[in-house]
Amino acid sequence: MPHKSVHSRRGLMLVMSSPSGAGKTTLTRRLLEDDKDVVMSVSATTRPPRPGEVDGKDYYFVSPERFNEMVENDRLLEYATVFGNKYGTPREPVEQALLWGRDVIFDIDWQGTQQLMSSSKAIDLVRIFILPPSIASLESRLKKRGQDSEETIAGRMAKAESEISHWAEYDYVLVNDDLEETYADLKAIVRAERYRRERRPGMSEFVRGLMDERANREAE
Ligand SMILES: Nc1ncnc2c1ncn2[C@@H]1O[C@H](COP(=O)(O)OP(=O)(O)OP(=O)(O)O)[C@@H](O)[C@H]1O
Ligand SMILES: Nc1nc2c(ncn2[C@@H]2O[C@H](COP(=O)(O)O)[C@@H](O)[C@H]2O)c(=O)[nH]1
Repeated sequence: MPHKSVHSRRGLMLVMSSPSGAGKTTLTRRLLEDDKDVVMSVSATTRPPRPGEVDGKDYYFVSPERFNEMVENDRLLEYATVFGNKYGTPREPVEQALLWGRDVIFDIDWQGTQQLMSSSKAIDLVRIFILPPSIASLESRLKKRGQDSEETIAGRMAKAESEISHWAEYDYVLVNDDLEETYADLKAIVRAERYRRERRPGMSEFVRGLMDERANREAE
C-alpha cells in the first residue's frame, strides 16, 4: 500500500464567479452536499438577507460599521462593493480549512478574485466563471428565483455585461445551460485539479520511497 504521504495535498481555493443569476450558488450548494472535502467560505455582507437566508450559513449579515471594523482589523482576505452593498471573505476560516487540507469554495465577484490573485494565495486558486446560455435566460432565472424586487433585478441585469467582460480572467469557463451537465463538468474540474503536481507535497517523499525500494531490491 502506498505511504500516506502520497495522498496529502494542498487544499484548493475554488473561486466561482458569474453575472447574477447564472447559477453559481446552485452549483456550489450541490458540490458542498456531494463532497465532504469541500467547505464553503461564508462571506460577510451589508446586504439585507433574502427570504430564507440564514445568518452564518448563507452570509454573515453585518452592519456597515461592523464591516468597516473587519476591514480595519485585517479580518478580510478580500472585499468589494457589489450592486451597492459591501461583501468580503473572512480570513480566518479559510486559512484554517486550507491548513487542514480541505478545499474551500468561494462565491465572489471578479474584484474579489483579482484581489485573491494578487495575494500570496495565488497558487492555490482555481478560478471558474459561469456564463448563462443567453441574456434572456439570465433574466428569467432571476425572476423565477423570486427573491429580489423588480428594481434589484433590473440593477443586476444592467451590470451583467460588465460582469461578463471579466470571463477571460478565469481558468475555466462553463456555460450553464443544462444544470446536470454543468455540474458534471464542475466535478471533473475539481477532480483533475486535486491531482496537479504542485498541490501534492507528499509526492516527492513517495517517489524517494520508490527509488529506495528499487535500490534495495537491486542490492538483494
Ligand atoms: N442550468 C440551469 N437551468 C435553469 N435554471 C437554473 C440553472 N442553474 C440555476 N438555475 C436557477 O437560476 C436561479 C439563479 O441561480 P443562482 O441563485 O444559483 O445564481 P447565482 O449566480 O448564484 O446568482 P447571484 O449572484 O444573484 O447570487 C435559481 O433559481 C436557480 O435554481
Ligand atoms: N468580492 C466579493 N464578492 C462577493 C462576496 N460574497 C458574494 N459576492 C458577490 O456578490 C454578488 C451578489 O451576491 P448576492 O448574494 O447578493 O446575489 C455575487 O456576484 C457574489 O459572487 C465576497 O465575499 N466578496
